[in-house]
Parts: sequence; C-alpha cells; structure tokens
Amino acid sequence: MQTCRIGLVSISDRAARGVYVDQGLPALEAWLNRAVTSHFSLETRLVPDEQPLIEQTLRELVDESGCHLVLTTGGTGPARRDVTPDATLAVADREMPGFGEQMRQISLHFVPTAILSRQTAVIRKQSLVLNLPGQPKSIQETLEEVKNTRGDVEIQGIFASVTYFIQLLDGPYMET
Ligand SMILES: Nc1ncnc2c1ncn2[C@@H]1O[C@H](COP(=O)(O)OP(=O)(O)OP(=O)(O)O)[C@@H](O)[C@H]1O
Ligand SMILES: Nc1nc2c(c(=O)[nH]1)N[C@H]1C(S)=C(S)[C@@H](COP(=O)(O)O)O[C@H]1N2
Repeated sequence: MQTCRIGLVSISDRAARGVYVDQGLPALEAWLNRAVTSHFSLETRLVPDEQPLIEQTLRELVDESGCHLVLTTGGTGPARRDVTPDATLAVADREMPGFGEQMRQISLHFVPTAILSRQTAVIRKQSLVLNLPGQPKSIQETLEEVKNTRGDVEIQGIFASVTYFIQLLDGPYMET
C-alpha cells in the first residue's frame, strides 16, 4: 500500500533564529500521531517569515519529496512579515477556500481574534497545502471538531475532508 507523505513547515522568525525553541513542528507531529492510525512519513522544515523561502520550501516538498499533504504553521496574520498565505497562493494550481473558512469558524470558539488569520488551502499538483495559525495550541484547535458541553459535535473538524481530498487526487488511503 502507498504511504502517505506529509510535509510539515513551521514558519517563525524567532524559532528559525533560535530565540525560542520551535513548538510548531512537535505540535503538528504530536497531533498527527494521535489522529492518524495508518502509516505515514514526515518531512519537516523550519523557515523564517520570508516569502521566497516559504515558496521554495512548499515547491520542494510537493514537487521533489512528493508530499500528498503539507501543513504549515505560522505567519497567517495581518502583520507586515506574515506572508504564509501569500506564499501558499503563489505556488497554487487552485485555491480551496472552504478550509480557511471552516477553521476560522472553529477558531472563534477559542479566540475572538480568529478572523485575523488569513489561513487558506490550495492544490499544488497531487498535494493539499494547508495553513494553520502560529500559536502552537491553535494546531489542535483548528484541526479538531468543536463539541458542546454535552460532548456532541457542534462544528465538524476539517480532517475528514483532508483525507477525502487526498483520495480524490488519487493519493493513498489515510485512516483516522
Ligand atoms: N514555531 C513556534 N514555536 C513556538 N512558539 C511560537 C511559534 N510560532 C509562533 N509562536 C508563538 O505564537 C505567537 C504568534 O505567532 P506568530 O506566527 O504571529 O509569530 P510572530 O509574532 O510573527 O513571531 P515569530 O515569527 O518570530 O514566531 C508568537 O508570538 C509566539 O509566542
Ligand atoms: N485556533 C486559533 N486560531 C487563531 C489563534 C489562536 O490562538 N487559536 N490566534 C489568532 C490570532 S491572534 C492571529 S493574529 C491569527 C494569525 O496568527 P499567526 O500569524 O500566528 O498565523 O490567527 C488567529 N487564529
């Protein structure tokens, strides 16, 4: 059976400079290890908020490493150096705006500032490139469903659509 290849990109000026220890890649990896039960392989990158570098990293992960899914964290906000969505759109074949819309709806349950994230998702070749905000805690928040106090699902998470997307693009079956 084909292995799902997943690229993880943490985008942070200060983590890339060593001012603080990167928590983005460990948080992404921990979430995937909890959520995905089928076999997958990971390629990880830590890059500063520089648009050409981010674009180059996304191209490498999709075109050379053959990733079926690339998750980015960080740089989705409105600040001058937040350029991750711009880099993502620059390497896109097609945009998938529903992912960003749904994640902002979910994030509103955690932070009132959710709409400050410009996070989006795009198709490049065989791959889905998906932006997540930079706060390490936002990785779990944006990838999971929202439940009410009784434990019923109030808003569906996006990951079922991610696995279906990969199948629609003739990628491997991913079990969650
Ligand atoms: N990779 C990371 N590792 C640990 N903490 C992070 C990381 N990225 C972001 N954070 C935390 O989340 C906050 C918001 O993330 P954001 O992507 O807006 O970073 P930032 O303020 O632009 O700074 P930087 O790019 O230097 O991380 C940061 O100020 C920092 O406290
Ligand atoms: N789930 C979730 N979404 C979130 C946040 C968060 O902490 N959790 N932070 C918000 C804030 S304050 C900002 S500025 C934007 C952009 O964050 P980024 O620049 O770190 O990507 O994401 C927003 N979305």
